[in-house]
Amino acid sequence: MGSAAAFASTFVDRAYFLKEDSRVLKTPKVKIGRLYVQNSVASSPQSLQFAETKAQKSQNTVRIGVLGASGYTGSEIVRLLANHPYFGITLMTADRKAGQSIASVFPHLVTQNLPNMVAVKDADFSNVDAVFCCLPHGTTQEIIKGLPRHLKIVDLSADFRLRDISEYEEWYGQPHRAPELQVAPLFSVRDTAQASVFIRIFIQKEAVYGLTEILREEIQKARLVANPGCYPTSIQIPIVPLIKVVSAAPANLIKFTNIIIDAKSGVSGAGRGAKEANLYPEIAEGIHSYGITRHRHVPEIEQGLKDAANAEITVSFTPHLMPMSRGMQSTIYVEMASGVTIEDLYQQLRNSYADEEFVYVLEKGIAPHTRNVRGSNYCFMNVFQDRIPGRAIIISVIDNLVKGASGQALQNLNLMMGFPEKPNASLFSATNPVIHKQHFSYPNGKHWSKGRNVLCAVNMTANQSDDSRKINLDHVLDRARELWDSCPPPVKIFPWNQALENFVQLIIDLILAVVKYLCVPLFGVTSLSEMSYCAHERKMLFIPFPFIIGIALAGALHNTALEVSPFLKDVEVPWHLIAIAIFFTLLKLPGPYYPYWGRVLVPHLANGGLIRTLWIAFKRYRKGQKLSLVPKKQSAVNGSNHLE
Ligand SMILES: NC(=O)C1=CN([C@@H]2O[C@H](COP(=O)(O)OP(=O)(O)OC[C@H]3O[C@@H](n4cnc5c(N)ncnc54)[C@H](OP(=O)(O)O)[C@@H]3O)[C@@H](O)[C@H]2O)C=CC1
Ligand SMILES: CC(=O)N[C@@H](CCC(=O)OP(=O)(O)O)C(=O)O
Repeated sequence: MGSAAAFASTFVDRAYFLKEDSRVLKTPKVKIGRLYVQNSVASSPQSLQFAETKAQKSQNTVRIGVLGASGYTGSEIVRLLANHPYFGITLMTADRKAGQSIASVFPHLVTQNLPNMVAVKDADFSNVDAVFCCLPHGTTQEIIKGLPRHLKIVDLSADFRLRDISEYEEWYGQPHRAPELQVAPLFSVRDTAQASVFIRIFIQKEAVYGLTEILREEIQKARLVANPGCYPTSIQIPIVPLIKVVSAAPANLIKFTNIIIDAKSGVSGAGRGAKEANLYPEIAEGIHSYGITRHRHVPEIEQGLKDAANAEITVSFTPHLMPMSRGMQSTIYVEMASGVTIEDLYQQLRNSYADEEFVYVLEKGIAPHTRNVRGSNYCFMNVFQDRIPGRAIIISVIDNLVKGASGQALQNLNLMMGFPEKPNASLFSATNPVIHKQHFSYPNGKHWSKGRNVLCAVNMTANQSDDSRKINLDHVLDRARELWDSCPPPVKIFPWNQALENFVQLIIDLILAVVKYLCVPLFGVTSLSEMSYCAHERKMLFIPFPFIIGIALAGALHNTALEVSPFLKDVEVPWHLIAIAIFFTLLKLPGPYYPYWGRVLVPHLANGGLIRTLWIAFKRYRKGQKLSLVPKKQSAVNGSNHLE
């Protein structure tokens, strides 16, 4: 949600993980197709915080429809768009929830000023430039087929991902009803002089597969983008650079056979619809595999890998359901090509994604955690040497609802509209994920979202390390910034700096008062005790000598200080006197522990010095008082003159 933005990204500006915005902002040429004025006026705390964003929005808004806004991916689109500088939502649809407000389904979105959701059949697309289609597969193809041609579409369902219609029928158990829109074919033409070259030919089939980092150029030109599935995203991003054909030469880093993928997903991957299998007792405190050998993401993954390698690739893929609401990890076991080392794989991944904002290859040896990408659009990955020689283990993590769905969809629509993938720092901040949301209430009954989860949520560990004892200051500061950004406005406008200054002043005044009223009696009592010792030792006559030396020494120190730094005469706090007093006090303190003659002489020398210092201070004080009275008297005189 809005508030997050500053977090993150800034604040989450940030953190160790964010790459520089400049690299992203420069991505494509900026070409604003149509610009419209958005009527809505947000009145939330977030809108105050992001006044600049909203102001920009009101001038340049592209009108967005979110089909299926009442679902998990739809509501994530709504959350992310809260911080978009150029996109404004004009239409939201739902099925069972049609007629309701988004806040009635997702209270964390209450601060967004949005239209109520309507049924798709009642939707008016004349007021829309682009849609995110967040509907179940099967339903989607019919609906997209009927949409006006002027719309740019990013479809989050699986309906337009597979190029081969018969494959769709086989894996999705139903015939495709809009084959004319299916993913455009990719023809491989063998060049006799060089190696293989790909030419993408767009005929009547028009959907473009939306794996942003891999197919950016095609996506920019597309009208309809088939957003990848969450598992295929987390799997293709790490594998493609290791197999892809670049400049007619295959990367050849891993073998195309024997690729084993063990993947795990949070339950939100299954959507918001009520299903018995997803009830809490079925999911909690255990994990289980599903879709073993038959998961419908298999053909999608193999299609993407085949396109990259220009060769058939088959994979063993087993997904698991985890007792967590969001997040996904894919652990991929591969065989390295002959002569290839783990370092080669690591460097290839690093180099391939060096300029990518949303893909991050972690430092060597650091295991990716789903909690560190929670609510964010990041894919974190790393590669490890297996114990078995020649094998490597690749681990990638994403948030299934963001990089695995809505975040990538937003990256794609930005490209399709000619905007940078990340047009401002606050977009894609890991804010306020839909699940586990928290709310604050104002006394007047108004609610507002507590705001964000953290980009690297709960990431108190140093640079992604597993060592929970190490605390990374950057992350602590980020957390503090996020906490501050999520505070309610009354907390923010409170003059904390002034309060702190007043507090410090109070403490100083207190210390001064204690020193002022206690030092003289303390000094008197200790001097008496020192004199009584001398009396007891019958050495009273020795007291004046060290005492007078102390007086002279303090005077000499005072004069020397003034000579060295004449400005000390006029300063408000006489630091040199304080230093001299501290010096004599330290001399006096160990009195009883000095050896015999030291005990007889030193405390009295210190007393002489302290007496002289106090006297100089007193004179300064009196002089200061006199000076401060002069202008008052003068002004009184002037005042009376004036009256006369
Ligand atoms: N969840 C995830 O992690 C991912 C999901 N996807 C894909 O994105 C799409 C949306 O997923 P998700 O948001 O999780 O699903 P949800 O079940 O959470 O939401 C589905 C949405 O579609 C609406 N809807 C359902 N049936 C119809 C219908 N017949 N006509 C019109 N609208 C309908 C629902 O409305 P209402 O609530 O009113 O019934 C709801 O708004 C799916 O195709 C899914 O496979 C892709 C990647 C990841
Ligand atoms: C946990 C869970 O059930 N996950 C879903 C995948 C979500 C997704 O990406 O679905 P689409 O391919 O339809 O877009 C599944 O395994 O079917």
